[in-house]
This record gives sequence, structure tokens and C-alpha cells, in this order.
Amino acid sequence: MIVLDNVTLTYPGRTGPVTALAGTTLNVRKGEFAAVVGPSGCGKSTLMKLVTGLIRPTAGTVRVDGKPVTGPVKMAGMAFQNANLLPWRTVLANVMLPLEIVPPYRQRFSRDKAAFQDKAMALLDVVGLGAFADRFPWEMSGGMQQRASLCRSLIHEPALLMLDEPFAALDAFTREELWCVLRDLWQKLGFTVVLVTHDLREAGFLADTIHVMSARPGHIVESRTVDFPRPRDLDVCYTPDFTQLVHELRGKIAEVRQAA
Ligand SMILES: Nc1ncnc2c1ncn2[C@@H]1O[C@H](COP(=O)(O)OP(=O)(O)OP(=O)(O)O)[C@@H](O)[C@H]1O
Repeated sequence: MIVLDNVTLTYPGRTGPVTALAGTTLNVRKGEFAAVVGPSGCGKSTLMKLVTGLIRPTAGTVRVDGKPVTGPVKMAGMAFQNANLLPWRTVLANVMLPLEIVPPYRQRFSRDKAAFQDKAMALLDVVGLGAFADRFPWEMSGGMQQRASLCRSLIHEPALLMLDEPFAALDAFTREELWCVLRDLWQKLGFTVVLVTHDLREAGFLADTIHVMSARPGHIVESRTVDFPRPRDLDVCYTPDFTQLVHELRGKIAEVRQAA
């Protein structure tokens, strides 16, 4: 689904060129849940921008679904640390926003509005927000806003979901709740995920594969398969194997930070 081959990305920078990624190679299979972890500033967000076509590589190639990425990738949904819901729209209207913008939904929006509303309500029900569709974002907690943001990123049925630290601003309990929401959505809808996170437990609980990046200029130094059986529940996070995994990932990141 995603193939980065020997990618380098250099930003012009205000005080001179900044090479964010150098020789980055990554493969993510269709339907896979991939996590990307690494030290601060190693180029994780840059990687996301390359895959979604917001920026072009300085060298190397980026392919999504077999095609070279030459502009914004329409098949991708995105969610970020900040839910970024529009404050003047209700939750339902926020979730429906991509259908007003993304073709082919855009052309059918007026005609099929009732069906689209049903679709948005069904998604809100899955994440436990069915009763809050008429609320405004400012009437809801950060966790509820992030649930709505996930629905908005999935309403146009993207084959690929790109998540840049979506739960980083939430408290530990809410974060774990949201892990389960994301797990259930992924299992139900079958999209491919790339999750950038600083939280190694989050990566271990959710991902099939965890890619560890080096310090800047970033590249993938290790790709680990996570083979805890699915469906997983939060109890897996309290097993010795899970602790061992987190410990080893932490050691690897400390090592690449020191090498920088
Ligand atoms: N537009 C830009 N111009 C110049 N340098 C940039 C630009 N965007 C990012 N950088 C630099 O490129 C490097 C990688 O940035 P990026 O945001 O991809 O890292 P990150 O791993 O997502 O960081 P963090 O973990 O702190 O969120 C950083 O050193 C950053 O300062």
C-alpha cells in the first residue's frame, strides 16, 4: 500500500537547508496497522506529509497503492493531535464536512444528504457519540472531540488513515479508551493505518509493525513485528512480553538519540 524507497527530504529552511529524512525506506502492506516511533524531530511528521502528498521528496520515490505520489492523496484520511473541529458546526456537521469537499461525494452531497447523515450517525454510534451529534465541539471533552475527529477522517471511507499523535493531548485513561475505539474501527472497516506516536505502549497495543526512526536526518533503523494475538484487549499491556517489547523499543530510541 505504501512504499518509500530511499527517500531524502531537504527543507530550504530560513537559515539554510535542513535535511529531515535521508535514505528512508518503508513498506506498509494493505490493511496493516503500522506505527512509527522515534526521537523528537526525527522526521515523523515529514514522513506523513510525504505519504499524503503534501510535500514531494528531494530524492527517492513515494508510492501509495502502486502509484507514485505527485499531489495530495485523495484516498487518505488524516487526524492530528489537535482535533481541529470547526466550533460553529455541530458534531454531525463536522463529521460530514469531508463529504462536502471530497469527490465523488461532493457532487452528490445535496441529493444524498439524508443518506450521508445516516452514514455519519452510524459512525458516531460506533465511537459512542450517537447521543452527542447535535452538540458543538466546545460542549464536549477532549476525548469526545478526538472521537469525532476520527469519524470525520473516516467518513469518506479512505483506504488509508494517517494519524499524527492523535491521542497525545489526552489523559491516560481517555487515551486507552481511544486506543480501543481505533482498534474497533480498524477491525470493522479494514483500512491501512500509519500512526505516528511518542507512546510506545500505544504502538505496542495497536500496531502489527512498529518502525523505529533514527535521529535527524531520519530513516527507519528497525521494523518490529508485533505478534500479540488479536483481538487484543488492554490486559495485553500488563503482560511480561509487552513490558519487554516496550523496554526494548525504549532502549533502541535511547541508542539512536545518543548516536545523533
Ligand atoms: N518547513 C520546514 N522548514 C525547515 N525545517 C523544517 C520544516 N519542517 C520541519 N523541519 C525540520 O525537520 C525536522 C523534522 O521535522 P518533523 O516535524 O518531521 O519531526 P517530528 O519527528 O515529527 O518531530 P516531533 O517528534 O517533535 O513532533 C526537524 O528538525 C524540523 O525542525
